[in-house]
Amino acid sequence: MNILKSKRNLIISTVIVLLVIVSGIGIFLYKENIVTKSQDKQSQLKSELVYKEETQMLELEELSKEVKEVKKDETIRLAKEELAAKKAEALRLAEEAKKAEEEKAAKEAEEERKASSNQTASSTEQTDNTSSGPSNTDYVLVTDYIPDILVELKYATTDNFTGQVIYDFTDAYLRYGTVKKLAVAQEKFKAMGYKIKIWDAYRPFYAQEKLWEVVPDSRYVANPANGMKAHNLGGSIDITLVTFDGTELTMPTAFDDFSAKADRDYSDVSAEAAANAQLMEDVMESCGFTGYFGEWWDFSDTNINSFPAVDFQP
Ligand SMILES: C[C@@H](N)C(=O)N[C@H](C)C(=O)O
Repeated sequence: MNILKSKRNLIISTVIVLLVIVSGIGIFLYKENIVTKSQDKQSQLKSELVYKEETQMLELEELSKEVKEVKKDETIRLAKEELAAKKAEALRLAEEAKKAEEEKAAKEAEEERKASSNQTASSTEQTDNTSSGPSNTDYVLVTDYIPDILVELKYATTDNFTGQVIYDFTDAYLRYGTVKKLAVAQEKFKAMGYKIKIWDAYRPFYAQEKLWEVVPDSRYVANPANGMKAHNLGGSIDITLVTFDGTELTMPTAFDDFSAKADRDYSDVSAEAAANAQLMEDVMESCGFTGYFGEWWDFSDTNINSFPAVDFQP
């Protein structure tokens, strides 16, 4: 009986020990699981944090790029504004200088005319007068003296900034003295493979008034209130250059493009246009013409202010 009892007790104690061991192992495994799970959670949080940081860094980089772009645009805009202001100022100064020069020359011409009217001999402006030839201040047909010059008078058509026919003749007339200078220029251009094309030459005063009615802006059209000037005196021309097959050279703008790009500061146009306009300016100036600052196509005889105002009818 005692043996049976102690056997049972042994079994019970063994079972209890086993139970304790099993539950110990269970508790250990349970704890391990919790630790692993929390470690996983921690590393997930960490990588989320790293990802967020990286995203924020990228966003920051993008933002600083955008800020740089905006700053660049602003600098360009300010530089452009400054350039435009400088151009406007240069144009205004050039106009003032031109006006002063015109007034001075007109005064001198008037005095010269008065003096010469008292003389029986011909004036210095008419040194070329012969019994058959014209004097320097006589109006002549340009093609009589420069037969290979091209003439396409824009104001004889509607293809001009007014959209109207401004005068009803299609031939170019200028003073004889001016034509002689133009003939020299034509020869120089021909040696380079080019010819002159005339868009406008002598312009009657009524035509000046019509142009002014459409664009009353003295930067682009001479104000008729100042009397007969430039084209009305038969000493100014609007021209471009063409190759021998008649193709127009690339120039800063189209004719009568009344914008800053048309002026003689060629820094804002293509290199080709700038080079062509500069070449035309250099040759014309070497032949006794002055280029009007506001328009690359406009040239005047340097003697223009000694030309008497005549209401010439072509
Ligand atoms: C209108 C244009 N072609 C022109 O000739 N402008 C000058 C300033 C002028 O009118 O004399």
